[in-house]
Amino acid sequence: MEPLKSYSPSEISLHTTKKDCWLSIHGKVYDVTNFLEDHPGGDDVLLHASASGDASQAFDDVGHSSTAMSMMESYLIGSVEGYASGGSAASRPIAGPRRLQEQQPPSYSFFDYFLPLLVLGIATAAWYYLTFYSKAQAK
Ligand code: HEM
Repeated sequence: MEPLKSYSPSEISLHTTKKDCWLSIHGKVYDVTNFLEDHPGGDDVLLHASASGDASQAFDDVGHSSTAMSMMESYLIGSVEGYASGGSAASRPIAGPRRLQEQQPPSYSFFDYFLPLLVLGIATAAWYYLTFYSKAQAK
């Protein structure tokens, strides 16, 4: 069997119209242009999934039948360039920025702790003054 042609995500993103619609699902590229009209879920969902980049999540969320899975084979035209199979992270294009955020844990400064304690202290002092001290003065 011939190895699958590999397409870059930017190349795939050029095919998102009714006349030319590609889907990227779990590292594989499908040309569903001729299937748009026949898709039981409608053509709009396919066009939307195509425009949103990776359609893996949308495809899985529907819980497609095994019939649907075997139908996919006939629309297969290639694979996504740089897709690392086996890892779900590869199907998430936003993994990069998210990882970056995780590398920088929030750092708490002295004032993050001190300020709430200060406010609590002032509130307690005010309560004490109003409850006991001012009453004692009134006598
Ligand atoms: C090559 C890709 C696809 C094929 C061959 C395919 C095929 C099918 C088939 C055969 C059905 C009928 C139900 C079933 O047998 O599971 C179906 C339903 C459906 N599909 Fe797809 N589909 C594809 C991609 C997608 C994608 C990317 C979405 C994303 C939104 C989607 C959304 C739906 C929805 C919403 C239904 C209707 C489910 C229902 O009414 O219960 N499909 N699809």
